[in-house]
Amino acid sequence: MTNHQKLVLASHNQGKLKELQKMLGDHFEVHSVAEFSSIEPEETGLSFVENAILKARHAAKVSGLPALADDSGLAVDILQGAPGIYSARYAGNAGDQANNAKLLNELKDIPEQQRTAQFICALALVRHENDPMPIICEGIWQGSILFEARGTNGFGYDPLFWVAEQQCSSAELSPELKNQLSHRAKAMALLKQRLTI
Ligand SMILES: O=c1nc[nH]c2c1ncn2[C@H]1C[C@H](O)[C@@H](COP(=O)(O)OP(=O)(O)OP(=O)(O)O)O1
Ligand SMILES: [Mg+2]
Repeated sequence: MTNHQKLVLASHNQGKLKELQKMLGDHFEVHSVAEFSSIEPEETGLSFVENAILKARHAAKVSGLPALADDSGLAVDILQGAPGIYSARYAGNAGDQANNAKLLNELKDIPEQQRTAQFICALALVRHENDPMPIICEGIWQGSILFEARGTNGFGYDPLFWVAEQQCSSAELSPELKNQLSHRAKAMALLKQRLTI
């Protein structure tokens, strides 16, 4: 048993859930929204923040608990920020492999120096479904897009994301190191400051 406050994570992405759970486990009794509902709200927002808020509200509604959502994605400079908020749906709903293949194809003629990109994460915490003042924290992680996949850790676009400081892809980082460097880690550090935990 724990006396920790309950918090529901408003995500159906196992990779994200693992990372968020690791970052929050000491401070909250963490539940996944999947324990309460398998329905995923449509991500109709035009920004990461809007989508994070709508996912958080939905999770708070179905669980009756405070909810934290993460809306995140990859913004590639030469593609004017695409795939951006559409990162999960870049190749339709065909999954990470198809998304990565599409991205590599879009960038096939783009030289190394012009392949800069950012991972972006918006976290939204609502105390209840109709919370008029969600807590919002964002994080950005600079990198560039490789010419082929490297590494097997992580999820999503990790095998294509080159982390210059570490001279490896994000999928070659240990989970512990990714959790210190990533867009999600930066947003979470701000959230912890806000919550003074
Ligand atoms: O650290 C990351 N490492 C690799 N890829 C990542 C990362 N962070 C976000 N991404 C990619 C995955 C997905 O293509 C999109 C998130 O889309 P996003 O809608 O926020 O999440 P999702 O639909 O997978 O799960 P859910 O909405 O239930 O939280 O960006
Ligand atoms: Mg999503």
